Amino acid sequence: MATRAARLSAEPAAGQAATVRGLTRSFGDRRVLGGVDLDIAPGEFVALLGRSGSGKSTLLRVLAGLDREARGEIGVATTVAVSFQEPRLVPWKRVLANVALGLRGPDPVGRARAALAEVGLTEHLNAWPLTLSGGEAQRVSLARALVREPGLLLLDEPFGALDALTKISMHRLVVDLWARHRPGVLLVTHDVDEALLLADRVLVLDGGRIAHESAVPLARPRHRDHHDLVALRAGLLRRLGVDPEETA
Ligand SMILES: Nc1ncnc2c1ncn2[C@@H]1O[C@H](COP(=O)(O)OP(=O)(O)OP(=O)(O)O)[C@@H](O)[C@H]1O
Repeated sequence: MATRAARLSAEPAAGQAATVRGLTRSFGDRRVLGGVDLDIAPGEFVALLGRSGSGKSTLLRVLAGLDREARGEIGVATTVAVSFQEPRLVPWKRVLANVALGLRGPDPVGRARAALAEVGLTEHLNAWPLTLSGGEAQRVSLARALVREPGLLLLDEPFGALDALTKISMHRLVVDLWARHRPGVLLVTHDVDEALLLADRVLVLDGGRIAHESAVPLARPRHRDHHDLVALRAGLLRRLGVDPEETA
């Protein structure tokens, strides 16, 4: 296949939420992605693990259209939404205005209000972003992404900065929102348990490629001590170069 500049087409191959073929990305002499192939089916929840510096955020940024320097073939759903570890809210706009910002179509404010109700923030519509807790700000960020009804939702370590209890409630919320809206999801995370609790499929990025994938064919909500998850966790940790005994 001829290599050509990455192109974000309106329609991914064969009705997928995302299709990537032979994606490469270098920074100077350093090749970070060396031929990534990836499909995300409509409504599929995919998690992406990999050691620090393996290129996870780089891949996500390419899919988000934020990095146009990659090479290879890329197709993504017509509407792509992104949520990052830092919620990236506009500080001089109130919560409701942040979610309605740039929204096209009828009644943007009404839709923004409904999205904020879905993430449980009705009482904070008029709050300033800087007055929110980390978990609340992250929920605003999720509302802002989902109100666009994306075919592909990209999540880059969205819960990485949250405390353990907030993280658990965010996991529940994300599963609920995903079940209701059913976007295709790519979740970049360092957290093997998070990947196993949320995703249909867990990928490991290593050496610039998808080096491993595990399907997680379990109904949600999932419990981390489920024996199937224990076995999958050990396999993924080994793939990441970690001894599962040391993390038990
Ligand atoms: N704009 C850039 N210029 C130069 N190097 C970059 C740039 N962006 C990323 N890199 C390098 O590419 C490599 C992969 O970075 P990336 O952020 O994608 O990794 P990651 O797997 O998301 O890491 P982490 O898990 O630590 O967030 C790193 O070595 C990083 O320094």
